[in-house]
Amino acid sequence: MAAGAAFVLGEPFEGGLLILFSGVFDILDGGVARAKGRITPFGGVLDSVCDRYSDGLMFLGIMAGAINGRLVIPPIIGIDGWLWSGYALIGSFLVSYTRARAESAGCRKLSVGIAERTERMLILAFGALSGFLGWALVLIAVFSHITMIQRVIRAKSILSKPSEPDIQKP
Ligand SMILES: O=P(O)(O)OC[C@H](O)CO
Repeated sequence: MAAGAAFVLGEPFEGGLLILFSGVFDILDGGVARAKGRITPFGGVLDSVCDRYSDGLMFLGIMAGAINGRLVIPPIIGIDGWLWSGYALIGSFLVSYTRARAESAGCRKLSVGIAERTERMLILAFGALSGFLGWALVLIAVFSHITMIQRVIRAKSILSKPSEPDIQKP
């Protein structure tokens, strides 16, 4: 939320630092739960839901900052920065949705693809810190859609195999 607010206020450097800072907590929460023996399936669900809010608020913050004029993102291949942020948001959500949907359909753990959440956050953070936020959004927009396709292909190869009950059907 703080990173999103920094982008709305036109402070990409602070936004980048806050994304990295939040990443530390993202790593620590799982570690603390493991150390205390308090890993639960619900914890995983809550973690994923919070991640989606976090992703949404960051990209929305960039869109709002670009639209209110405080965040300067030059157009790239004729497409405005706020729109790239929208594509990146859609791509990021699709990556996570594909995994959640495939796992609920029977895939064990669909952690595949070139731009999982950690990669996306690192690209966004270092893009913001280095003054290349626009290019970071382009990379996330493109790579996240490639990742979604990679996950769909993996899901197809796993779920297309006949399951045990299907084989036994007359
Ligand atoms: O790589 P993603 O987008 O499936 O994200 C991973 C989840 O946030 C883990 O909770």
